[in-house]
Amino acid sequence: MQTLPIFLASNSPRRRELLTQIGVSFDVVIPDIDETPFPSEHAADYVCRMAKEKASAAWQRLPDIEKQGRLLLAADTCVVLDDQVLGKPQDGADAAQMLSRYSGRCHEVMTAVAVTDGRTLRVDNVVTTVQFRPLSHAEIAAYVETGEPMDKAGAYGIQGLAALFVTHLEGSYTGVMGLPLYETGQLLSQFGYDVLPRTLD
Ligand SMILES: Cc1cn([C@H]2C[C@H](O)[C@@H](COP(=O)(O)OP(=O)(O)OP(=O)(O)O)O2)c(=O)[nH]c1=O
Repeated sequence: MQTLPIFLASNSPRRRELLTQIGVSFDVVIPDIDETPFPSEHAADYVCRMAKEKASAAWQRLPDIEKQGRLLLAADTCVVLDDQVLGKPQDGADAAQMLSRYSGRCHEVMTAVAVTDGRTLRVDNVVTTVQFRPLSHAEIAAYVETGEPMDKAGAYGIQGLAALFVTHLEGSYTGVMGLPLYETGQLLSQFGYDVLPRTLD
């Protein structure tokens, strides 16, 4: 029996590519939520709340007839540095400022994934530590000039040119890209959606 496509509540091309990588078919539904953090909200609470709100808002937009037997997945990514949440840069200067703060040190990338079937909503937050080598002003300026940082949380793309900056990573590479695939597979499985068939040995 063919499993129905899931709904992906995301505008992110990376999340679409990553879901495609594991062979999960999906229909896109775009949620509209307020992404402002609460005053002094902890980063982990923030990304989990964002993923859950994206999932709930997108689920509410769907007509009842289309929800039958379907799952919906949403995610949210942020960078955490010195207890501060860094989202997408506002402009090139903001991107350069964020990148200069990563130079020669570690930061964390958090991606929360939420899955719902309309009755239950489960969320998993995947935290990855990323070490950058020291970056010169000229390199940062040249990287910002490429435009790569602009639509990405934390102002870089590990799957792009920023691969040249990362000396070490502990956690989930796909989580840094915006959708941790191992944990996504586990969450889907908890709802009875097995990406690969599981038979008893
Ligand atoms: C750190 C990092 C982030 N990113 C991207 C992934 C996400 O698209 C984005 C995180 O921002 P989000 O606000 O989590 O997601 P989004 O606005 O792009 O998409 P949507 O809310 O519709 O799902 O940053 C990378 O592509 N590579 C990286 O190395």
